[in-house]
Amino acid sequence: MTKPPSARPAQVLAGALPWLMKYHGQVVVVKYGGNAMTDDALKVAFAEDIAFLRYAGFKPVVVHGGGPQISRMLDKLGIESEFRGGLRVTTPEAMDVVRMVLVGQVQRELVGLINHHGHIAVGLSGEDAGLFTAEATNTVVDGEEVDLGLVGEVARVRPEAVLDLIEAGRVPVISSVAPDEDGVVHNVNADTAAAALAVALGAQKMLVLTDVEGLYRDWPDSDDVIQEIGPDALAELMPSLDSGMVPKMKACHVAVTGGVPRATVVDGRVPHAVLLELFTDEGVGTQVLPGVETKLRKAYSYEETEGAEDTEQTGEQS
Ligand SMILES: Nc1ncnc2c1ncn2[C@@H]1O[C@H](COP(=O)(O)OP(=O)(O)O)[C@@H](O)[C@H]1O
Ligand SMILES: CC(=O)N[C@@H](CCC(=O)OP(=O)(O)O)C(=O)O
Repeated sequence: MTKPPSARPAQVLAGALPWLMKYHGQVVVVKYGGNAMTDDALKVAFAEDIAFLRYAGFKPVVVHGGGPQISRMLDKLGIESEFRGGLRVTTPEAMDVVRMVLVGQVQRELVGLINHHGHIAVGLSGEDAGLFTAEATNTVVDGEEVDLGLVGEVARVRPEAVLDLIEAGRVPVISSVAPDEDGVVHNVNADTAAAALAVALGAQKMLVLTDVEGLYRDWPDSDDVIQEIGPDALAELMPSLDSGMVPKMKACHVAVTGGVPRATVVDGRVPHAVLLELFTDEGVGTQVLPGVETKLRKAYSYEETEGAEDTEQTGEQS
């Protein structure tokens, strides 16, 4: 006698129905941070997730980072670089490398990986069809203004090229370099670019993949992760934040106050983090959304959860 087929795959698919209904036809902006790209298997799983979303009827748009990859190339070339307030001080020499690594390496690799699933991905940068116009920006660290060189904020988004691709059923994969009004190319933080684009596209959700579980309350001194936070509470917390979390949480704030219903920072070290976040309510990451009290949880212990059985879903929508 052979065993009857397991109902489990069908149960998993059926459990995804509320989220399929919620996001079908909606734009979801996924920011893939360079720190979550360290492992080849993770990148392959990320590409599968994005293709899955597209075939499930979502309209995924990828904005990618590549901070560690840029740093490695600058090191190799003997060009010094430092971060201030979470942003790279960018000389003209460093800018050439930023552009080469983001557009020429990281974007190309992601496009290739997604296109294993049906030639759906198209790479763009802020320079294409006027997508982003940058405006030079500085930052304030310990009360002092720091000159960041060729670093830009997004002053204007022309989303038409991205909308054309989405309408044609393609998945735009976007690098965050952008010219200013005079055509001088600037280095825009990828979180910043993702938020500007999510607002301009009227996205239903912005997902930010990084290499931590989310926003820790007292980084790095406690294992309290903020599970949910409203934009006002986040704005209060902002001055206490450190390094890469500064642009990331600022981006979530910009997205949510700009009309994106939810912005979520998730742990990109978890395989299939995108599907896990969008199709379950496992409570991964930090969700920024209006009208909620700040909610904390303890960080996960990956040693304990490794190999653990699937957990039940409770049906609350993400
Ligand atoms: N409060 C905080 N909670 C979590 N991470 C923090 C916090 N403050 C600073 N960090 C740092 O921010 C990093 C994530 O930002 P970043 O390095 O720019 O990642 P990415 O490449 O994914 O954009 C974390 O790895 C951590 O070192
Ligand atoms: C101005 C600035 O800091 N730009 C970033 C752009 C890449 C990026 O944002 O990459 P992650 O998402 O991996 O951090 C940089 O030069 O590293």
